[in-house]
Amino acid sequence: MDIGGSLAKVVFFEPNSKADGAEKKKRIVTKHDLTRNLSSDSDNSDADDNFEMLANYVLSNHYLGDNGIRDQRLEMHDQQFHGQSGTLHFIHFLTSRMDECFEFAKTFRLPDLSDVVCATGGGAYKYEGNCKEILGMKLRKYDELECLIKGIHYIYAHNPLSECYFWEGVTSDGSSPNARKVPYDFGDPYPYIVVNFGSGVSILAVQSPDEYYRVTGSSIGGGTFLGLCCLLTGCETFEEALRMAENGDSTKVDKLVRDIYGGSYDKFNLPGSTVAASFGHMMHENKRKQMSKSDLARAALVTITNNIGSIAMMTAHAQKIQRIVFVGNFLRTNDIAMKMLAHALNYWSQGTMKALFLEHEGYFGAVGALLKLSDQVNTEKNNNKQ
Ligand SMILES: Nc1ncnc2c1ncn2[C@@H]1O[C@H](COP(=O)(O)OP(=O)(O)OP(=O)(O)O)[C@@H](O)[C@H]1O
Ligand SMILES: CC(C)(CO)[C@@H](O)C(=O)NCCC(=O)O
Repeated sequence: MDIGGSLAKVVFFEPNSKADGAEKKKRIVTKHDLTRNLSSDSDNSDADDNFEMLANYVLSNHYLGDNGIRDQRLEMHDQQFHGQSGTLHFIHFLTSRMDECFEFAKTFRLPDLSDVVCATGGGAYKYEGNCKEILGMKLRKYDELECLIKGIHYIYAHNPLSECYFWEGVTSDGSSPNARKVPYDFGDPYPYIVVNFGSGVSILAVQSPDEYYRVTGSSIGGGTFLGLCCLLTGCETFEEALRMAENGDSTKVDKLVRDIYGGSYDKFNLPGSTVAASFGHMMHENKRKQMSKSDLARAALVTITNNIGSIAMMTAHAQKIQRIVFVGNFLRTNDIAMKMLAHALNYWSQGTMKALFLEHEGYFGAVGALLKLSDQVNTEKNNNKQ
């Protein structure tokens, strides 16, 4: 697991031996089946049967509970762990619902199957006590940025043809209906900058698989976008905020260079369409009357995306690194932000830089935690042999 400030991500490995068997007698398990089964004989049921039922529930549904999602499109087949071939599954849910997750695990008697849970992210520290108290399980903690880098390298190596991409044909405002995703060969990536666009933002320079450092960060990230949208528009979810932003016009909210110059500021290469002051129009009563909630959501998206794009570029210049990879769930289903980053990097670098993206955008930390666990199990096995 990777328990972040907004979202908890779970990656799990389903061995084929189980998958094949399950295929033959595959049973669709609904939430209703699950609740009924548990309420009938949870105390007497066998822990393995419980787990089987839980696994079938997870694998036969896309939406889990009322806020979990299994990202089926990201599933990776034919992966090898401990001499077994199988499938990697990717799930996320709101961190604010971690308490329900513990209750769920308790109800399903997960502690009967294992006495250790492995986690990364800030929540691995924050929830360590709950894990012990509620489940009686030990929480094994791994560093989030180490897991992030490990996860990126593993996923790229196992999905080299379609993991990494850039956007072609983008325009400055992020609408770009004709833009398309183009695969990028990230096989020889070093050095590169990775921008982890989560609730907050961490920016790392990666020199080799084991050599990386956190150069800087920003508290203005995905959490800021969602927080501001909730305040300004009354929306409740990320999906709602994005939908509003898609229908909004940020130029009703932001003051552009052309609003100040009447055109572009040529001497210093600032086109008229560049934002001069984010939310700058909102100082005027008449402009406040003309804008909508969707315009505010779009302006929040543009402000936060451009700010991180600019910090990422400055970091890349300072580190003398050309490649920048953007990951994190802020980019999830967020084509506008990706296209804006693509345009900004291309424009401000005079075409020398590309914004790169990875398909498994927010799951690398959780993948890294699984790999750390796997390494540890292998080491323990080897030590036992000696
Ligand atoms: N369903 C969702 N609910 C809430 N936020 C979402 C959702 N989908 C995408 N997001 C966006 O993704 C961000 C979280 O990204 P991510 O999961 O990479 O970070 P995190 O691990 O929660 O944060 P941090 O690393 O700072 O602790 C949110 O702040 C929000 O902008
Ligand atoms: C605190 C973390 C590392 C938690 O993932 C992340 O939210 C972050 O990098 N925030 C930005 C902190 C900063 O200002 O550097």
